[in-house]
Amino acid sequence: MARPRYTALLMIVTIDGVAASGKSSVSSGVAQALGVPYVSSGLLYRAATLLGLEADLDLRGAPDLLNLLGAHPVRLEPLAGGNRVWQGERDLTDDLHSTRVDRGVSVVAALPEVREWVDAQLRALPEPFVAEGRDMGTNVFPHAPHKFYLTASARIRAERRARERPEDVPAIEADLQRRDELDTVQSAPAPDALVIDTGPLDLQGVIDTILTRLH
Ligand SMILES: Nc1ncnc2c1ncn2[C@@H]1O[C@H](COP(=O)(O)OP(=O)(O)O)[C@@H](O)[C@H]1O
Ligand SMILES: Nc1ccn([C@H]2C[C@H](O)[C@@H](COP(=O)(O)OP(=O)(O)O)O2)c(=O)n1
Repeated sequence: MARPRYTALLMIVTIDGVAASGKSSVSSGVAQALGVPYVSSGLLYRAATLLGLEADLDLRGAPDLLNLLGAHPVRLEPLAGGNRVWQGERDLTDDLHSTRVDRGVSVVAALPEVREWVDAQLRALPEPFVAEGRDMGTNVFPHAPHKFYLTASARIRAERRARERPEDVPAIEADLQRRDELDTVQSAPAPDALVIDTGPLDLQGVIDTILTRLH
C-alpha cells in the first residue's frame, strides 16, 4: 500500500496534555507514521528529578540542581520508537518512571531555571519532530503549525497507568490529580491546539485522529 503523504513531514507537531493522557505512546505512533523522531520533554524533567533525588538534594533548590546538571550533562536521544536519556555512558531511561520520580517531578518542573535548561535542549534539536509535554505548543514551539492536546478523566488515566505501576488505581488516581494541580501553570492548551478526549478512543484511534489532520 502506498504510504500516505503528510504535509507536516518537515515541521514540528506538538502533542501536549495532562499526566498519563497518552502523550508518549501517541507521539511515538504519530512520529513513526510520519517517519520522524519524537521528543519527550517530560523525560528531561524526570532526569533532573532522578539525579536530584540520588544526590540527596532539596528538590526546591534550583542552584544545587543546576550545578549538578552542569557538572554531569544529560542528553536526550529522540528516537521514533522511544526516547532515551543519557548521562555520559549511563542510560537513565529505565529509572525515570518510578513512583518516587513521579512524586518529585512537579516540584522540579516548577523551577524556572530547570525549565530554561529543558527548553534550551529542545530548541537545539534538528527539525522535523513530534514534541510532547505540557508547554510544547504554548511556550517552546509556539510557531508549530500542528498542535494537539490530550485529555481523559483521572480515573481512566489511572486505570491505564495501573498496568505500569505497582500501586492500585485509587492511589495512582490521587497522585495524578495532585500532579495535575501542581502542573496547572504550564499545562494550559495552546489556543490553536485541537483538544482530544482520549477516554472513548483506543491508542490507534487517537493516533489516527491526529494523522487525519496532518494530510
Ligand atoms: N487511548 C488509549 N487507550 C488505551 N490505553 C492508552 C491510550 N493512550 C495511552 N494508553 C496507555 O496509557 C498508558 C499511559 O500512556 P503514556 O503514553 O505513557 O502517557 P503520557 O505520556 O501522557 O504519560 C500507557 O500504558 C499507554 O499504553
Ligand atoms: N513540557 C513539560 C513536560 C513535563 N513537565 C513536567 C510535568 C510532569 O508532572 C512531569 C513529567 O512529565 P511526563 O510527560 O514525563 O509524565 P506524565 O505524562 O505526566 O506521567 O514533568 C512539564 O512541566 N513540562
